Amino acid sequence: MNTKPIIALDFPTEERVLTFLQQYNEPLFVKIGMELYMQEGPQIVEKVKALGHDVFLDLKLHDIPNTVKSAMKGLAKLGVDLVNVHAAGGRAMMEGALEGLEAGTPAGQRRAALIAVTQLTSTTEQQMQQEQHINLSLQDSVLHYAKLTHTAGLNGVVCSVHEARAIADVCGEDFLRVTPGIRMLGGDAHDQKRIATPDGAKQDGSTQIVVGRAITGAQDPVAAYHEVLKLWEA
Ligand SMILES: O=C(O)c1cc(=O)[nH]c(=O)n1[C@@H]1O[C@H](COP(=O)(O)O)[C@@H](O)[C@H]1O
Repeated sequence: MNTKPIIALDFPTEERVLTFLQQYNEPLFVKIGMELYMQEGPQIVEKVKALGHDVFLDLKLHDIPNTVKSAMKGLAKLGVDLVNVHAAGGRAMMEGALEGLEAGTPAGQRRAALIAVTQLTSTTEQQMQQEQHINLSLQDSVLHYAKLTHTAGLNGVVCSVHEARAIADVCGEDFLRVTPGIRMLGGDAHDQKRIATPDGAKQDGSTQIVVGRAITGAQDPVAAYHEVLKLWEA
């Protein structure tokens, strides 16, 4: 699995994406999420892949097992590198997602890695306890979802940097810990609550970082990417 920082292409149109990507003359690992996919559809994935970039298709599927299985079977044909579901959908749903992905991956093509979102990085412990009625610490809830994801046979989880080390200890070093909520020192947190810097993420056991606005909203996105890369690879 590519370990380059994953740039979140949270743009509303193909035009904005292509203008953004034109600034780079190197292969990137990018994330296509709901905002872009809902407006431009599957062809945006194919266009970005054709430019030579690795793609994390972040649609966070969460539905009954059969529906998620069928949706994953369709998504598998897009040839992306990483996809996700919500662990809260349960073990049977995650197993269905994996089955669909395996069934839909064309012969001779590598299956996308499949990961599950534990607790969103925009969630605080207080919110989780009050709104989801989960009577655990946030760390324990994330760890519980990580163990469930591991048991279902998936390749890893989306979590915050703060839970990455504990997950590796329980689920193994090979189990992916993909961590959004990355900010440069002193940067605006926006709607994120559980944040860390790229070098902090490295030290605390993330296997991949997802960076959106700290790069896409920078005056010089190419320089911002290289600054993130330098800290992450140091
Ligand atoms: O699955 C994700 O990628 C994801 C999970 C999560 O818990 N938190 C989270 O922020 N994300 C995504 O990561 C990106 C973070 O963007 P920035 O906050 O701009 O860096 C967004 O595209 C989110 O949709």
